[in-house]
Amino acid sequence: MNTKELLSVLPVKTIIGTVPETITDLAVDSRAVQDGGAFVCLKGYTVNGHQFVKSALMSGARLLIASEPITVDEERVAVVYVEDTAKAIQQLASKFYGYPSKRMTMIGVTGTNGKTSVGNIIHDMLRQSGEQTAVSGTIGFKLNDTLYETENTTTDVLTTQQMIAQAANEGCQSMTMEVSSHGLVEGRLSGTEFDIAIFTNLTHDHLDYHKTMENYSAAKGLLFAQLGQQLDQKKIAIINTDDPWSSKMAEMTAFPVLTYGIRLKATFQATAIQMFSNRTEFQLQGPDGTYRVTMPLIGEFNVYNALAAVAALYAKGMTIEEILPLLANVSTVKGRLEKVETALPLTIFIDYAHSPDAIEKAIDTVQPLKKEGNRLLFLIGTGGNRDRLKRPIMGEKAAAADYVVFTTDDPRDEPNESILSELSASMPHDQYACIGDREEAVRHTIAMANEGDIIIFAGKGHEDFQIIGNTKYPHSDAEIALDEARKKFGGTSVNS
Ligand SMILES: CC(=O)N[C@H]1[C@@H](OP(=O)(O)OP(=O)(O)OC[C@H]2O[C@@H](n3ccc(=O)[nH]c3=O)[C@H](O)[C@@H]2O)O[C@H](CO)[C@@H](O)[C@@H]1O[C@H](C)C(=O)N[C@@H](C)C(=O)N[C@H](CCC(=O)O)C(=O)O
Ligand SMILES: Nc1ncnc2c1ncn2[C@@H]1O[C@H](COP(=O)(O)OP(=O)(O)OP(=O)(O)O)[C@@H](O)[C@H]1O
Repeated sequence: MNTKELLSVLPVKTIIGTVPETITDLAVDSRAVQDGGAFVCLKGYTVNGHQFVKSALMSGARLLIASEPITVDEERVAVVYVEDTAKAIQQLASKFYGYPSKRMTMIGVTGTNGKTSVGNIIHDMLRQSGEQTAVSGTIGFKLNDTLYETENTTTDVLTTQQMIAQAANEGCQSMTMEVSSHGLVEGRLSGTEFDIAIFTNLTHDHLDYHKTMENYSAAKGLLFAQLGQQLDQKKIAIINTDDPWSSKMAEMTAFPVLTYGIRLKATFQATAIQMFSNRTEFQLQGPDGTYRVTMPLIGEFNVYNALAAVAALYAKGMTIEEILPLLANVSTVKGRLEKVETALPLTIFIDYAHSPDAIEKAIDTVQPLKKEGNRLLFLIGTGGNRDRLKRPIMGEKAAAADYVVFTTDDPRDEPNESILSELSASMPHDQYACIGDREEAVRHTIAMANEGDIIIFAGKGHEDFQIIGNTKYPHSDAEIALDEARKKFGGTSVNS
C-alpha cells in the first residue's frame, strides 16, 4: 500500500527518516512482521511492544510506528512518532484493508450470554439459504464452512480488519461478529461499520474488568452508539425487550429498534412455548402475522437466541416464510448444551455456562427432562485470576442441581483452594464435592451417577484445553466422562 496515503489517517505525527513509498504489510506483533512491512509498537498488559523493534527490523520492517523513543540504525527505516499507538492502529487497520466492512452486511452481537449461540445460529441459517457468509467469535473465525482459530472472542483491531477483508474478498455478502465488552472498550471494533446490532442480555460477569454493572452496560452500549448518525443508511438495532438493560441499549442509537422477547410485548414475541427433550415449539408473533415454529434447540434461553436470529434475518430483508424453515433445520451450537450421543444409560451435556445467569438457564432447561427417581449432576469450575465476585453466586445457582461438583476452569496462577472455597461459599446443601483437578472431578461425577441420571459438564464448551499457569494442557470433559462411564456401565458409545 502507498505509505503516505496510509499515514494520512494520522492527523498529528512526527516522522524521522525517509518514508518508503509503499509498505507490504502492517503488523502489531514483531513475530508477524513481513519483509518491507510496518510494525506498530503497542504497550500491552504483559509486555511493551517497543521492546521488539529489533526483532521487527530483523524481519525486514521498513516503517515503525511508536510513542516512546526507539533507536534505529538503519537509514532505510522510517519512524513515525504518535502520541498513542493503540489509537493509531485503530485508524490504520481499516484504512490498510480498504474499510472492508462497508462491502458486506455486518451483524454485531453483544451481551453477557448468547453471543456465540446467536452468531452461529445466524451463520447456520444464512449458509442453509445459500449465502456466502462468515462468523467470528469465541469458537473462532468461520468463513463459510472453514474454521480458523482465533485468540479472543473479539480479536485485536488488526486481526479483526484482516478477517473482515478476507471474508469480503472471498465473496461473502455478510459477516456476523461476536462483540465483547472488552473488545468495545479497547477499540478492537474501530473501523468496523455494523448494519445490524443485537443485544442478548446483561447479567453479572467480567466485573474484575468493568468494576460495576453500570460501566459494563456502558461498554455494551458502545455497539449501539457506534451505529452512528448517518440516518440515510439502513441500520437496525435488535434488542431483547425482557432484559432490564434493554432500554439503556435502545437509548444509545438513533436508528430504528426491533425488539424480541417472551414476557413483554415485542416486535418478535414467542408465546405458547412447549419444551421437548429434542426440540422446542412456540408461537411466533411477528410484524407480519403469527406462525407456529419448531426448532431442534432446547431451552427457553435458546428461544431468545432464535428470536434474535430471526429478527436479524428479517432486518436483512428475508421474509418470515423464508426464515422459519431454516430455523427448523438449525444445528446445535458446539459446546452449548450439546448432548453427547452415547449408548450409555446416562444423558450427558457439554455446556459453556460460566456466569451465574448461564448456569441458572442451563439447569432450568435440563431439570424438566429428568425422569422420576433420577438426578441432575452438575460440574462447574471458574477461571483463575478473573472475576471473583461471581463465584459464590455461581455456586448458589449450581445448587439447584441435585449434586454439584466444583472444580477449576483454567485456574491459571491461582491456587485451587481459593477457587473452590469461593465457589462453594454459599452452598445451601451438602450434596457437593470440591475437586481441583478437573479430570478427577469429571471422573468423580461419573462415579456418583446412577443409570438414568443427567449430567451437565459446564464451563468448557467447545474448548479442548485447560490452562494451568501459562500452559494450555489438552483436556476434554466428554472424552474423560465417556472413558469413565464405559468402565462403570460397560458398552460402547459414540462421542458427539
Ligand atoms: C487482558 C487482555 O485483554 N489481554 C489481551 C492483550 O494482551 P496483552 O496486552 O497482554 O498483550 P502483550 O502480550 O502485552 O503484547 C503487547 C504487544 O506486544 C506485541 N508483542 C508481544 C510479544 C512479542 O514477541 N512481540 C510483540 O510484538 C504484541 O503483539 C502486542 O501488540 O492483547 C492480546 C492480543 O490482542 C489479547 O489476546 C489479550 O487477550 C487475553 C488473551 C485475554 O484473556 N483477554 C480477555 C480479558 C478478553 O479480552 N476477553 C474478551 C471477552 C470474552 C467474553 O466475553 O467472555 C474477548 O473478547 O476475548
Ligand atoms: N440467551 C441466553 N441467555 C442466558 N444464557 C444463555 C443464553 N444463550 C446461551 N446461554 C448459556 O450461556 C452459555 C454460553 O453461551 P454462548 O457461548 O452462546 O454465550 P457467549 O455470550 O458467547 O459467552 P462468552 O462471552 O462467555 O463467550 C451457554 O452454554 C448456555 O449455558
